[in-house]
Amino acid sequence: MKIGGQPYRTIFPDADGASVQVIDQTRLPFAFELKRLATSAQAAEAIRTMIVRGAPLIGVTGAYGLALAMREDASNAGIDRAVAELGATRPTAINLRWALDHVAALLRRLPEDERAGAAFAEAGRIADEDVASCRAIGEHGARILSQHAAAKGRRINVLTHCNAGWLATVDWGTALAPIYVAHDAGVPVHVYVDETRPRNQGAALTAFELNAHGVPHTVIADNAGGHLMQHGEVDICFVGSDRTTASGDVCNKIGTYLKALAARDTGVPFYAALPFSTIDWTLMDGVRDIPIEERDAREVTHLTGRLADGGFATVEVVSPGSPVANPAFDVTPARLVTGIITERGVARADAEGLLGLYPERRAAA
Ligand SMILES: CSC[C@@H](O)[C@@H](O)C(=O)COP(=O)(O)O
Repeated sequence: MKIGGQPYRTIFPDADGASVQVIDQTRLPFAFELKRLATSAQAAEAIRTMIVRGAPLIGVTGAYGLALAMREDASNAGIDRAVAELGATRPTAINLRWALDHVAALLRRLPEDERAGAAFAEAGRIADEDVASCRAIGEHGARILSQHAAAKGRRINVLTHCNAGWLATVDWGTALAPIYVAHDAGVPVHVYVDETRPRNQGAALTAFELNAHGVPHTVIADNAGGHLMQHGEVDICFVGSDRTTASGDVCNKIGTYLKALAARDTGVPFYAALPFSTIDWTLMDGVRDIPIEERDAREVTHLTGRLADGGFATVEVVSPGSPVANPAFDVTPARLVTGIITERGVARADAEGLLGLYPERRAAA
């Protein structure tokens, strides 16, 4: 997508051929800065500290991290060490595990002196594939939006949670890709953006993206969605996912489940948009089996923002001494999901629906 008229991807190889550049998402929305990652330890740190975040982008960064590791130590022990270090950064998004396993399996079949080059090439291929998948998700999801807009004969209001836009992927995004495609095609779309406490990915990142692309939107406090749905202000919900089970349970940013409950109660369709690399075919019960990342209490107790003089400040907002919990994701059971939009089309949120889109998985199932 374009920033200041210039097209960017969230991650791309540096001109030196030995490192990668990423957009530093901890600096958004107030500063747009690139950061160079030259070692696998730096890639792991970028994922852990959320300089890069969003399930598909974490996966691609992991793949490049493994490529960087091959420049340091291309032995089998080097592969194992890098996979362990990168894989330990964030536990919920399956895309990271998928990308690391995929690249590591390819590397183990090659002589050591070919591994670094092959890993860089494969990370680049995965990045290109992610762009193509997200663009296809955009086309499939935009058809749903234009049908709703045509049926209503007016602007359509979409509610989204967290950031599942191009910043969470390599380009286009998942839940936001249909919005970009529909907006560019002239479908009148307006987006309600959940602020997404505690890290405010909605207020900071989704709003930044929609602003940059000129998509009409309104940022709302996380607790406002149910009220807006009750009053007919939301026509449809689109969210992304960090891991979706083979049975269609959708794990996404904390708070997604509450939006799905409100959507079901008010008859608002609720869609999850995700590429194939987000599906965990080994799991059938997301509530029981998906590991939920527990993050630092400081994300809840403190807020950082820009001051009137342009400086930045971090302030405490919780009564000192109160215990704090910070689960980063929740699981929306498949029964609350109207449909799952992938690069192959729109599936019912159940095992048969997903297998219909991915028939090659039937044998394993
Ligand atoms: C296309 S991204 C889907 C999800 O990764 C997104 O909705 C999300 O929950 C991101 O969480 P984050 O903790 O910011 O990495």
